Amino acid sequence: MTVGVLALQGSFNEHIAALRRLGVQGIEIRKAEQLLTVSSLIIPGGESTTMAKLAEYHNLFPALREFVKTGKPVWGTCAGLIFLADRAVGQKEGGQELVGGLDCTVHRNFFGSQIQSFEADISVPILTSKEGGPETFRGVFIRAPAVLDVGPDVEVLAHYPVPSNKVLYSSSTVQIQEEDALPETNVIVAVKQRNLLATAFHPELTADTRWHSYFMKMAKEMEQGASSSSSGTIVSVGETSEQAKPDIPIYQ
Ligand SMILES: NC(=O)CC[C@H](N)C(=O)O
Repeated sequence: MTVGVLALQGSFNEHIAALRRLGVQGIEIRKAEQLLTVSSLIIPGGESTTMAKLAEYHNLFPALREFVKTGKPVWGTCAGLIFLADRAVGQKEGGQELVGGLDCTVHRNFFGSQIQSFEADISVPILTSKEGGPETFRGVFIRAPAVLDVGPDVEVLAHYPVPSNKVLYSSSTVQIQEEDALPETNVIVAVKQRNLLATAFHPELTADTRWHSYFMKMAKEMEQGASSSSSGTIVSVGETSEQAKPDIPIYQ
């Protein structure tokens, strides 16, 4: 089983490094025909407008939509979540093309601008039940989007509690207001719908590989379900010296 990582812009190297730590080979995808060589795909974080422009320039949208439609596993992180959403608000003037497939509305910069980026431990019961480990996951939110609403087939995997007087979103803006009172609103930050997984944060920037492992299991289950005679195998890169060296800055 080889995993494609859309490599137009953003944190594709970090995803490939995280996969490598699991012994899985990640392949950089820049052209439509390369999608034919992989059985699952990660769309990384970055800047979704730029990424969309590059995808458009390389005529990748039809192939990406086809990939999603044929039921192959796709995981979008941050800008990748925006790519996968059926509906997005808070876009730049003129909007941007989306791959779609995930029945949800996403707010592109829900948590505010770049300087309002933050890290927080988020509760991840479903991830923990599948992958073990701590009850929480260190969410790295970089000018992060959030999911505003989901359709009936979408499973919510994680929330982030925000004081409800702090974030007021309309269809196009987020206003951060002076905080003085609770209660909290649970904002959706991780979802799954059949073959699609999406997180508003960046697991590839942490040392915790549970989301990558979760995605690999999801891909394996789907592959086994799709074809009982599947010959797909995880390509292990083994204990190479390349694997041994620390390859990215890790935020823990
Ligand atoms: N870290 C990220 O991927 C940020 C995504 C950003 N909000 C965008 O619109 O593209």
